[in-house]
Amino acid sequence: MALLEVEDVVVRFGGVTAVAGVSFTVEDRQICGLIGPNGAGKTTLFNVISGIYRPSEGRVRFAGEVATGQPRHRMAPLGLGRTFQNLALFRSMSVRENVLAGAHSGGRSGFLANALRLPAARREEREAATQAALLLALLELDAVADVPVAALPFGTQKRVEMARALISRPKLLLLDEPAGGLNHGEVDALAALLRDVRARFHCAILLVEHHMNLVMRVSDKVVALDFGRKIADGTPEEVRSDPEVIRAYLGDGGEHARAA
Ligand SMILES: Nc1ncnc2c1ncn2[C@@H]1O[C@H](COP(=O)(O)OP(=O)(O)OP(=O)(O)O)[C@@H](O)[C@H]1O
Repeated sequence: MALLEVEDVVVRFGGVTAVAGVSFTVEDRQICGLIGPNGAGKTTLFNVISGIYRPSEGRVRFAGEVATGQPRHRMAPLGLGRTFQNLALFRSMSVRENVLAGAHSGGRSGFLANALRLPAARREEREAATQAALLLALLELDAVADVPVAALPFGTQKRVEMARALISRPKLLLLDEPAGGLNHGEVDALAALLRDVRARFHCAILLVEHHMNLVMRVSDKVVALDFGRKIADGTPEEVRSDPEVIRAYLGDGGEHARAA
C-alpha cells in the first residue's frame, strides 16, 4: 500500500476543470516532484491533497485512510504537514514561537488537559520545546530563534515554515514551491536540506515546484501535469525526456508557448 494514493481526482471551478482525473501514488520516504506549466493544476491538486479543497470527483487516501472530506485540523494528526507558497507564519512572533505553534496541532493531551495544565500537557510542552530546539539546529535557525519572523529574509522564513511543519512529525511533508524566491546558493542548500530531512524524519516529501533543476535533482519520481491532466509519471530521467512533457513546456509554437 502506498503512503499517498491520489485516485481519479477531478476539480471543477464553475466551467473550468482545473484537475481532470489525476491518479498517482507516493511511497513511504519517497520524494515526489509535481511539475507542470502555469495553470496546469498543480496548486489545485496540492490543495486537494492537503485538505483545503474537496474534489468534485475522486479521492485521496493517506496510509490507507480516505483523507478527502476530513476536517482540516485532522490533517496533522493523520500525518500530513504542509508549507504555503506565500508563507503563513505569525509575523510578529519569534521563530521559536512559530515552530512551537506547529506542535499544538499534533498534541494528544487535548484542550482540557492543556487548559488545566495537567501533567500530560506539561510533558508534551517540554517534548515540544526539545523538538523545536532540535529542528532549529537542523534548519540553521538557532541564531535567530528569538527574532520576530517579519524581520527575517524570505529564504529564512521558508525554513521556519518547514520547521513548523516538521515538528508534528509528518509522514508526508507537502511543500508548495519551496524554491520560489530563493537565490542560486539557497536552492543548492535546499536540495541538500530536503534529502537530510527525509533521512532524519523518515518522511515522504511531495513538492510542487517550478524550479526544474531542483525537482530533477532531489526527486525519486516526478509527476507532470498539463491542462489538468497527468501527462507523465516516472523517474526524473524518464519525465525529462518524455515527448509530451517537452511539448508542454516548449509549447507548440502557438498560443500555448509557455516558459519552463
Ligand atoms: N479558485 C478558482 N476559481 C476558478 N478557477 C481556478 C481557481 N483556482 C484555479 N483555477 C484555474 O484552474 C486552473 C489550474 O490552476 P492552478 O493554480 O491549480 O495551476 P498551477 O499549475 O498551480 O499554476 P501556477 O504554476 O501558475 O501556479 C487554471 O486554469 C486556473 O485559472
